[in-house]
Amino acid sequence: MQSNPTDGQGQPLLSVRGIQKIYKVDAGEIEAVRNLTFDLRPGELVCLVGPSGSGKTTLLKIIAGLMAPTSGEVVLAGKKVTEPPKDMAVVFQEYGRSLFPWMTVRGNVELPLKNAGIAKAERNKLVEEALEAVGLAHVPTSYPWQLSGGMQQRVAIARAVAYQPKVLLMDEPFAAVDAQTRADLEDLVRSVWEKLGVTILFVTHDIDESVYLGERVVVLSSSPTVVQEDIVIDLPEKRDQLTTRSLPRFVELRNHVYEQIQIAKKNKGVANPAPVDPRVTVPHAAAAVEGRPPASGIDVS
Ligand SMILES: Nc1ncnc2c1ncn2[C@@H]1O[C@H](COP(=O)(O)OP(=O)(O)OP(=O)(O)O)[C@@H](O)[C@H]1O
Repeated sequence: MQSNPTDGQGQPLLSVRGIQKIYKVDAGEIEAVRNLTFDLRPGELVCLVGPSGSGKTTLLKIIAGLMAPTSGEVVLAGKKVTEPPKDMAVVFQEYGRSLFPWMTVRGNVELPLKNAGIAKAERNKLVEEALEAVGLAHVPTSYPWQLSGGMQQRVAIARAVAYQPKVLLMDEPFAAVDAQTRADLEDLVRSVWEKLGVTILFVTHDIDESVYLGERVVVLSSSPTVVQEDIVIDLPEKRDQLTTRSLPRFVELRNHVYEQIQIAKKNKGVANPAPVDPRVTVPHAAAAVEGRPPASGIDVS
């Protein structure tokens, strides 16, 4: 069971502090992200949702050290991020482009470990554990193009976790797979997170997915982006596609996130949206929602 370890001092593992990003374009400047501040404690699984164009990809690139912010900073384990940190791995939406088709499943998962100079025996152990964790221990010699989309995304997840990152960033990783596969992969992320205790920042368009997966959901405003709300997801830790999604509390939280996204869309273009309370707890209102059937995923875009 996930223990949500802390580093003993209650310090965040990942700090996003006052991030602003202004893109310079021919016509002038675009302020994509205005002021983003939030933390991830060690072992947390936090989902990030926001309207289309709210700067989620921009933010992830900055957190991953692939792009510099205009102002503000990202701090990982006490160290300012100025380049892609060794302790971070990213899983992108486009698994097809992130795997090497000429390498076997095992070869793909092993590559970053080889590049990091990890000895062969240790590499073998890490690759086997990662393939086991994602349910692919039976296909190590297959090539990515011989596998379904969902299996390919499992390979990408195995590659990321084999590397044993402190933080795993996931950028809409399941947007390109069918609904059934998506549900399976959501459960896979929860189970890998529980087993390995990795800290995860998961970006998604899907409100239900964010509530199902996260311990917190950070809702972004429209661009120029600020954190609109940082919501504590007080659902039972053991989650299950049928039971959890049928809980009145799940419906309540999902409706709350949905309302926040609607507010974000309405405020589009407002120069200074109202600042947010850190870590909001949504009050229970079970009577109002009891008996409602679970709804299918709502996409915020
Ligand atoms: N390289 C760039 N140059 C100029 N403007 C950019 C650039 N990249 C992004 N933008 C602008 O910054 C804003 C945020 O874009 P970004 O792609 O980060 O948002 P997003 O939330 O990931 O979008 P989506 O949900 O549609 O994937 C948008 O207005 C976009 O047009």
